[in-house]
Amino acid sequence: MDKTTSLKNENSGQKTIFITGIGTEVGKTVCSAILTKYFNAEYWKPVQSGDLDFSDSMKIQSWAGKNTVCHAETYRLKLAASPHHSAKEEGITINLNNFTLPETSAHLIVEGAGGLMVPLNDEDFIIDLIQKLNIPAALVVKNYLGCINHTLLSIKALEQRKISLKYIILNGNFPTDTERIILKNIQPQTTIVRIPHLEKITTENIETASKQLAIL
Ligand SMILES: Nc1ncnc2c1ncn2[C@@H]1O[C@H](COP(=O)(O)OP(=O)(O)OP(=O)(O)O)[C@@H](O)[C@H]1O
Ligand SMILES: C[C@H](N)[C@H](N)CCCCCC(=O)O
Ligand SMILES: [Mg+2]
Repeated sequence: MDKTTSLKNENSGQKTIFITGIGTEVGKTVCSAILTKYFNAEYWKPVQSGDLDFSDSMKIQSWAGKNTVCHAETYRLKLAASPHHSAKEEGITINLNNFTLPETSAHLIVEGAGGLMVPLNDEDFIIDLIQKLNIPAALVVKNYLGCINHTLLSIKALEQRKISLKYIILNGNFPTDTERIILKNIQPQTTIVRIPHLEKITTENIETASKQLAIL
């Protein structure tokens, strides 16, 4: 049986989900926009490194709707690089204790930077931030040669930390055998979410994709 299920069939309580990925540029922001729209959620990017004039929060407001509540980033760093490096360039050290989940009764989509082992400083990684926030994760996977290895390592890392993998998000199209081997390695409680490749990232296409999620 296809393990894909409608997200709305899940419990209807408040959801807070950390969107991570198997690396940088895999579509975390595109998928976050679709999920933000789908859940009518608020959005938070704890660390923005680079692109401050078109940040991920700004993309979410442009794609999911300008009324989408985006909570202020804890760190806004100029250099488009790994956060530990971007912070060092500005003479600061990212401190895990400075991150607190925004208070809200709405659903909340939290987007990381890059993948799980992206360093925030010399000791802490994105995976430590997820553990500190104590929220379930969604893993965005994009197809490229090497994605199987990156995906299975990410799943193992989450399992090792006992972080719940709530969603595996297959972003775009996958060869059958790539998809099969990835899905063979997830736990039954992980819901599969398929996001189509969009011709163009526009508000309309994001909205259409969010509507299609309900009929998965
Ligand atoms: N489903 C999709 N359809 C079409 N283009 C996509 C899709 N997902 C991602 N892209 C494109 O891939 C690129 C990277 O996407 P995105 O910015 O969402 O990645 P990211 O994982 O959030 O990156 P970062 O680590 O910088 O936050 C963008 O140019 C985006 O438009
Ligand atoms: C700058 C970029 N867009 C991301 N926000 C940060 C990606 C860090 C990747 C670090 C790494 O895995 O080597
Ligand atoms: Mg992003």
